[in-house]
Amino acid sequence: MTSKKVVELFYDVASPYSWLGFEIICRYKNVWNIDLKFRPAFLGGVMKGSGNKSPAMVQKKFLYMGKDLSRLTDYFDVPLQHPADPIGVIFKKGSLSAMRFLTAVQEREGGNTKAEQVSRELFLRIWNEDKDITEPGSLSEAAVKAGLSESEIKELLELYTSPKMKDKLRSTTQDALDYGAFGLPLLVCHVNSKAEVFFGSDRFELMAHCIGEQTNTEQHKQINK
Ligand SMILES: N[C@@H](CCC(=O)N[C@@H](CS)C(=O)NCC(=O)O)C(=O)O
Repeated sequence: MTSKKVVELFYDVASPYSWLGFEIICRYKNVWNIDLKFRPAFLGGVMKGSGNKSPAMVQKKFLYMGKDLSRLTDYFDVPLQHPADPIGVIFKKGSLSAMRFLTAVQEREGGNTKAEQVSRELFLRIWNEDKDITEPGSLSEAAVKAGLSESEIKELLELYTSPKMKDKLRSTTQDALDYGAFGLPLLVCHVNSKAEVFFGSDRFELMAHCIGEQTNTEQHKQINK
């Protein structure tokens, strides 16, 4: 049996393309021979550290993104809807607390299952329900929906603002930057001791080719249903 190839997904719930990348790789993880590692990172830190700026700050890109995302939503069957005030949601409210919370979920669990569920609930809140993801009450609601117990949530609410979680998120974001990130999502495939880095949710064909797998969007989009 061939050993599983490690694939890291760096993502931030404030990034709609991260949601697409997240859902697509979650579908493929069920059919590809990969060991998927979630790496919750902070997009603001990636932008700052790489000297880039969000495409939402360039008017033409922002307009194009709106159309592009609507088409992708339909194609990939991910229920993305634009919040009423995207700029306020992305830049004013931001995702720092949510990403620290996810860091804590992953740290506490030492695995992926709960991180996947809580990430999905946070993506849904921001990109489908137009709900807050900054307040402790909002994080707690997402965790309840993800199936976490009352005692787990209580522990997480104590943990996520700790210096340890702040440092962990900072170091994950630095890992993304060290791989050359200038935006998210970032997928890193480890093949023959080499890291192959892909930016965006639109590089799955190339990624599959690189790790010796195949893509089939129509078939695989049914997998998580
Ligand atoms: N073409 C990529 C675009 C991804 C993208 O625009 N991501 C945003 C965050 S939502 C970003 O970090 N952009 C940086 C840049 O475009 O320079 C895709 O389809 O996923």
